[in-house]
Amino acid sequence: MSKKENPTSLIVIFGATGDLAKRKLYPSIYRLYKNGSISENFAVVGVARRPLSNEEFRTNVTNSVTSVANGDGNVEEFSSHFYYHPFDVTSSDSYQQLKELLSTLDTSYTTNGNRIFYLAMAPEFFGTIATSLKAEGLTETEGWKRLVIEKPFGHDLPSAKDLNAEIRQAFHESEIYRIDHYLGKEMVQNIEVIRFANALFEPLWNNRYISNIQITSSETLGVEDRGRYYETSGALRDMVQNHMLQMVALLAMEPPIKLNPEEIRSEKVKVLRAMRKIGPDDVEDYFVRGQYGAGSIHGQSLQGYRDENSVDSNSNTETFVAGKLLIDNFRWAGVPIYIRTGKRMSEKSTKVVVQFKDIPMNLYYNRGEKVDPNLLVINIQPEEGITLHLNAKKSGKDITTTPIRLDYTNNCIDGINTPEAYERLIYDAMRGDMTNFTHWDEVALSWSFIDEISKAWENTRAFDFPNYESGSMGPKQAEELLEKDGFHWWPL
Ligand SMILES: NC(=O)C1=CN([C@@H]2O[C@H](COP(=O)(O)OP(=O)(O)OC[C@H]3O[C@@H](n4cnc5c(N)ncnc54)[C@H](OP(=O)(O)O)[C@@H]3O)[C@@H](O)[C@H]2O)C=CC1
Ligand SMILES: O=C1O[C@H](COP(=O)(O)O)[C@@H](O)[C@H](O)[C@H]1O
Repeated sequence: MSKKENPTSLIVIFGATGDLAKRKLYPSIYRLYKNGSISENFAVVGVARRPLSNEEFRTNVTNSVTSVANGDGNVEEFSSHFYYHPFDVTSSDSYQQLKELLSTLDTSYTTNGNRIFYLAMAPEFFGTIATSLKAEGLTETEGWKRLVIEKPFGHDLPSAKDLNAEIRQAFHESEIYRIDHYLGKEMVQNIEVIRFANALFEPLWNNRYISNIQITSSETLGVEDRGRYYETSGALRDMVQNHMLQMVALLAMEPPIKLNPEEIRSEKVKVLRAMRKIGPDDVEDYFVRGQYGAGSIHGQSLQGYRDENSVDSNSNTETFVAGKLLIDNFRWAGVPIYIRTGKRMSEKSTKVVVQFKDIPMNLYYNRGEKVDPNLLVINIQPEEGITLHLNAKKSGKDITTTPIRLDYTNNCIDGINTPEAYERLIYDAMRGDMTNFTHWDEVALSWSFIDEISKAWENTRAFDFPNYESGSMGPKQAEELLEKDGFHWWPL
């Protein structure tokens, strides 16, 4: 695709001086610019309160993209597309000035009136901004308009419904791009291809051949400087409601009749509807919560969660969740999907392990040898690729078995860095491809599943917190969750 055919638009970033904008958005837009994925006809308008001139803002943008630019000379040229408009989004006065700026830039960059409003700010502002954009006429444009909205989308189902109703006053569902950055990850997008483009896996992808699926997303980072937000969220809302359930939906959905956003979503929604609700009395049997205490990772001593900034010294907030999900449909009846995510664990890693059932009759077991089950491991990060665990003959005269691994690693083979999740998602938003954004129906179903668990946890104190050491793989109850079903977590 040449630059001319590539999308052209104004991008208005609310929260332009914030962490997300600096660390993710500017470098991603730069990479799109550098590799020619967006047209030269684009401009970015940054909005935040602190007073900055256009020049100061451009210097900040230049600084944030310097490391990805790798010495390229076109950074200044890139930054010259950036404009800054300081105002407090809660005061309606400045929206008119922003409107004038946008129409001037529309003309000078011939962006055809196309506008992306990217809300990279705390969620309490999402509704206000959307409402003001409409009330002040910024959504009236000759081109298309799209609202890109960061997480979290609500705190529970009622608050998500209120937020949705508010933004839907200003934007149609087909204009709302709810970001789940896991959907922008290379190997998360690869789940569909692995499943639906391989005759080897497609026929086996069901309860006749799969015994269980394990999804782990572990982090070595702690809560860092996000204690205030995290205290109201915890790992269940922060990671499970969105990223983990999205991965479950992609792994478990039926093949869509076409690869378009509507058909894919409709299949994901069916999975979320078929997920067995965990009532308050069952939470303990199906879910485990944890909170990190002091410990060490890679030789560095670390404090416990309760000693972190802005965290209550007696906090009941979970920094780890493990759970067993059941999908009540023909394909998955009887196959547990185990999920596990947490902060301050021993490794940064996101992986899916699909464990196949044992072969019907084990010839080698009869000879006293144990044969490992076949595993398909989807390595989402930090390495990207797949590993297939098989059994083969050990070389030599005797017929004995040995486990072997077939490895495909994306980075090595392609010799490239796969695009950052945000780079893909911004590109998709510019092209109007909603496939990798979450539809309201998915958000609502995820919250209704999560709400039961969070209510149960809010109503009962976890007297054993902190219950895992920093640098471990979580509390022992997470091991027991699988052991009682005769399984164990496969090592990462
Ligand atoms: N940071 C990250 O890695 C991730 C963030 N997110 C989400 O992205 C969003 C932004 O997060 P993050 O960048 O970390 O937040 P920050 O606190 O770093 O940034 C907030 C931004 O909002 C601006 N701001 C605050 N109040 C106002 C106001 N009243 N009017 C105008 N501007 C205002 C701030 O600028 P100023 O002070 O100058 O007004 C700043 O630019 C959140 O929804 C978060 O959940 C999601 C995933 C990862
Ligand atoms: O959304 C979030 O994700 C990050 C983990 O993202 P990853 O891409 O590094 O796996 C997590 O640290 C953060 O708490 C959460 O809000």
